[in-house]
Amino acid sequence: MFALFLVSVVAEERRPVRWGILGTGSIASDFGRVLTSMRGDAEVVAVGSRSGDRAAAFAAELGLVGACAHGSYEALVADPAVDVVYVATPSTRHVSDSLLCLRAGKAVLCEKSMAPTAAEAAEVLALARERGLFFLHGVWSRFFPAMRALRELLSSGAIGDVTSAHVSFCQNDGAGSCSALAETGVYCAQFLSWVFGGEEAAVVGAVTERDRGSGHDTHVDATLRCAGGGVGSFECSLRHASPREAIICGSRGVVRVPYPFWCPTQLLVQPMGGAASQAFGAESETSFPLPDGPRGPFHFVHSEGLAYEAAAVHAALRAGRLEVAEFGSEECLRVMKLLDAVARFGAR
Ligand SMILES: NC(=O)C1=CN([C@@H]2O[C@H](COP(=O)(O)OP(=O)(O)OC[C@H]3O[C@@H](n4cnc5c(N)ncnc54)[C@H](OP(=O)(O)O)[C@@H]3O)[C@@H](O)[C@H]2O)C=CC1
Ligand SMILES: O=C1OC[C@@H](O)[C@H](O)[C@H]1O
Repeated sequence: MFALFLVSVVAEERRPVRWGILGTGSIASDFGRVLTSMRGDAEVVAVGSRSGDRAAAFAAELGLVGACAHGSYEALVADPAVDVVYVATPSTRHVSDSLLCLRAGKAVLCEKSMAPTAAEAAEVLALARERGLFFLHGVWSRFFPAMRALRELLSSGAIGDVTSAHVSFCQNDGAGSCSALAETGVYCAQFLSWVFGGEEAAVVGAVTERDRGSGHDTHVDATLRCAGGGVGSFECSLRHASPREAIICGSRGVVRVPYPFWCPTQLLVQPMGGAASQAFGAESETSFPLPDGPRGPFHFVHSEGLAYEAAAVHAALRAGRLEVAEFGSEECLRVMKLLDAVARFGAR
């Protein structure tokens, strides 16, 4: 019902989509700066913080003229001017904050990871569907032109049959919660899902290290059996650093997605002779520049690319769609279930 109303006002009036930002931390600032660069398409009309002063300071810092600064999340979601809420709190709060928005009738873009378990993710997705509201788990990787080009490259057979893919994302920048799977593992799992066509994968091996006090996973290595018999593997860690790149092997070539693979601007393709050959061709590079509108300072690498995700949300809202093709709710749930399965396997 609300979705239909929203599509009529956003599409028919051809007005900017009106955003509310919930939480005033680092990624909220990056996303807010990106939205302010999308004049005509987006407007940040409200900010919600647990403190009125912080909401006001955030709005001032980003130059959000006329935006309403709310001193509670409840007040933000009750603001009738807001079409869609960007949930930018720590991951441990995403379920309750998303439910708060949806119960108030707001469309939601929720930062990753949307939930600690697949069951909780399913609860959020079910409420969105029941209320006819747009919901997107903010896996922004999916909207980068390099990711689309990667899909096309793999389906064109340019590297032959895809046989394996490996992704590594070990870092600890203090963002979010204290689970490696939730913070960076989710990027690895969604990447492998993208490479292998969004199909279900099975966990065939996983090693998990946990923090003795909290019990949170701090390092995970996982091996997956993916669609078509392909092997996917990933490591994610809050304990050490890794090159944070991805490599995809086919029967006739290799694609490397260098750092930062989760928001990529580069694909490197190298032909190779196959398992029985030591012949390698020259590596070719294709670059995909970031959008040049958004201006920092940004806290995170390639945050300019959040504009791709925002544009996808705008397009969906204008068309009255409740989800996006790039990361629909079914695949989102498959990825969340895979992370659960990795956690279970690692606990054996
Ligand atoms: N897509 C991407 O590129 C990135 C995504 N992320 C994700 O975004 C989310 C937020 O990360 P980040 O911006 O780095 O986090 P920050 O700690 O910088 O900000 C989180 C904000 O949430 C609010 N908040 C509510 N409850 C708490 C609490 N108990 N402790 C701390 N803050 C709280 C605060 O706003 P207030 O006080 O105003 O209520 C705070 O400023 C995480 O889930 C993370 O995984 C992070 C970085 C990059
Ligand atoms: O969640 C994240 O996504 C983007 C990264 O740059 C950032 O370090 C990480 O916390």
